[in-house]
Formats: sequence, structure tokens, C-alpha cells
Amino acid sequence: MIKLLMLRHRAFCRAFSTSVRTKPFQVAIDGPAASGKSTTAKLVAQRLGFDYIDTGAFYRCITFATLSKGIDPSDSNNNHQISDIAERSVIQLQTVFAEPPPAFNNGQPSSSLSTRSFLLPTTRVFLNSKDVSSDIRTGIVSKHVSAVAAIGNVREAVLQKVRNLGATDAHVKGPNDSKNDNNNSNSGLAAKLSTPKGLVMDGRDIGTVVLPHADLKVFLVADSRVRAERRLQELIMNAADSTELQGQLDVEAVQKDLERRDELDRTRKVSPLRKAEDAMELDTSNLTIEEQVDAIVQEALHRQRQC
Ligand SMILES: Nc1ncnc2c1ncn2[C@@H]1O[C@H](COP(=O)(O)OP(=O)(O)O)[C@@H](O)[C@H]1O
Ligand SMILES: Nc1ccn([C@H]2C[C@H](O)[C@@H](COP(=O)(O)OP(=O)(O)O)O2)c(=O)n1
Repeated sequence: MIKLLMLRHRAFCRAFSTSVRTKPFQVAIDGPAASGKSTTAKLVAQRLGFDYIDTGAFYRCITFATLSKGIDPSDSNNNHQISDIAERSVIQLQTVFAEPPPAFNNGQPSSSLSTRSFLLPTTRVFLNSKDVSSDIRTGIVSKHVSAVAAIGNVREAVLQKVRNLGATDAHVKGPNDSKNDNNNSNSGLAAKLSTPKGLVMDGRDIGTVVLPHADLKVFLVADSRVRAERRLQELIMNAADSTELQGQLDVEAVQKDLERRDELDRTRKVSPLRKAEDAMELDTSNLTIEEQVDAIVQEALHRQRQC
């Protein structure tokens, strides 16, 4: 099977090398909740000097907008209204990388990996021009997001948005440049497709539906207890006050919620969570963040060299 994949990849590279590379190198990262996708994807993008798109943020924005209007996402009678919200919502992402991308060093960090890679890039999310970066990460949004993401018309709307994306390319910005962060360039995916750079996108159906021809597909997994412990730490660190954490302080409860969400994501009819046939699986349970980022960066560099 691996041999077949390698042969297919080589054939693709041979066909590709005769023409000028017109699309960016695409890295697709999928996996269950809290497996490390977004943390890893942002750092991989930073190391390689690529753009980053968090597709989960789109479903979270639509869920937040739905709840804000007092609409219950768990009632399927509301699917039409929720699809309407999805179509009308203007969602923009803005990733601010902590330092100039180390692509200048051929993707390799010039000093020790541990000091440089932990300057984690931050992604701000705008819904109809309002910064909702924190609002979309609350427990109530997490509770309902899988139901919203299972609605076919919502997925269709998100697919269109991702394709016409007006994400700001905020690369090569220092941590002190945030005051200029609202200068959205609205470059659009069309412009991105004409750049020779690359793109890292994470979600549930990136390798299977959104970027089926991605140059590198990764499926991240981790033991559900480990994922719950990591997610709980994250919730504690990000909570503005303890009232936000009601009902989430228990690792068992967080684990149950992750497992419930994974089950919904895996069993839905449209674009379910699954590993693409040609994806590389990486279990992060016993890896450090540096190790998982490094494994993907090395593989991406290897494939870039082959092409
Ligand atoms: N190898 C790792 N070791 C320790 N913590 C990790 C590791 N990978 C990810 N994390 C942490 O786990 C949490 C969930 O990761 P995240 O990237 O948000 O997952 P996802 O995007 O898949 O939901 C984050 O707080 C992240 O910093
Ligand atoms: N491409 C995607 C991305 C996310 N989703 C759904 C499935 C997830 O439960 C929600 C939220 O995704 P997100 O990646 O933000 O969730 P986690 O941070 O992993 O908990 O959206 C999806 O169906 N397809």
C-alpha cells in the first residue's frame, strides 16, 4: 500500500515538474477533537512560511451566530434557518505569526527549536467584522458545533467560503505589530493560488473533501484521555473567570464531551471525519508539540524536494 502511494506520488511529481508550480504546496491536517491539529498546523505554517486556515472556526462562528439569535441547533426543524445564517455570515481569519517565518532557512529553525517554535501564532476570527475569537471557544459553542457541522447546506456554505476566502495574510509580523492587524488585505484564495508559497489547513474533511489533492495529508490522533487532559488545561488557561468553566472542570466530563463530538463527526452523512487513504497518521499521545511539528515539517520538506 505504502509502495503504491509512493509510486503515485512520484508520478504526480514527474507530471508536475514539467510545468511551473502554480498552486501553493498544500498541507491538510485532520483528526478528532483536541488531537493537536490547530496548534500543530499553525506551527508548521510558521516554520514553512505558509498561510494557515482553521476551518473549525467557520463552524464555530455559525454555531455562535445561531445561539446568539436564540435558535436551538439541536432541533433539526431549525436547519433551514441555520443554513441561512451560514450563507449570510461573513467570516474572516487573521493569523499573526510570532516572528518572520523561518522559511529563509529552508524551513529549518536557525536556533534551537524549543525556543523558537513555542512562539505560538495566534488566529483572530471575525464574524461580520466583529472579533469573536474568544466567543467561539466557549463550552456552549463546543457543545452544539457538531450538530451544526452535520447540516449539509451549512457544509456547502463553508466550502464556498473557504474557497473564496478573504483571509488576511499577516505573515512576517512581529508580536508588537498587532495595532495594524485590522488592515485586511482580502487577498482571496484566487490570489493565494497564484502565490508560490503554501497553505496549511486543518479540520475534519480537509484531506478527503476540501483539498483532496493536497501534497501532504496528515491525520492526527491521540488517546481520548490525553486529549481531554490537554483540552482541560487549555480551558483553564483561557478562561477569563471561573464561571466560564462551570461543568468543564472535570476531566471525565471533558473526555465524554470530546468522545460524543467525535462520534457525531464520524457518523454524520456529509463529509464525515475520516482518514484519507493517502494520509500519514501521527499519534501525538506520547509526542511533544515540537516532535509532532518537526515530523510534519520534515515530511513536507522531503516532498517539496522530490517535486
Ligand atoms: N503533544 C502535545 N503535548 C502537549 N499538549 C499538546 C500536544 N499537542 C497539542 N497539545 C495541546 O492540546 C490542546 C488541544 O490542541 P489543539 O491544537 O487545540 O487541538 P485541535 O485543534 O485538534 O482541537 C492545546 O492546548 C494544545 O496546546
Ligand atoms: N473541516 C471541519 C472542521 C470542523 N468541523 C466541525 C467538527 C468539530 O466538532 C467542530 C469544531 O472544530 P474545531 O476544530 O474547532 O474543534 P476542536 O478544536 O477540535 O474541538 O467543527 C467539521 O465538521 N469540519
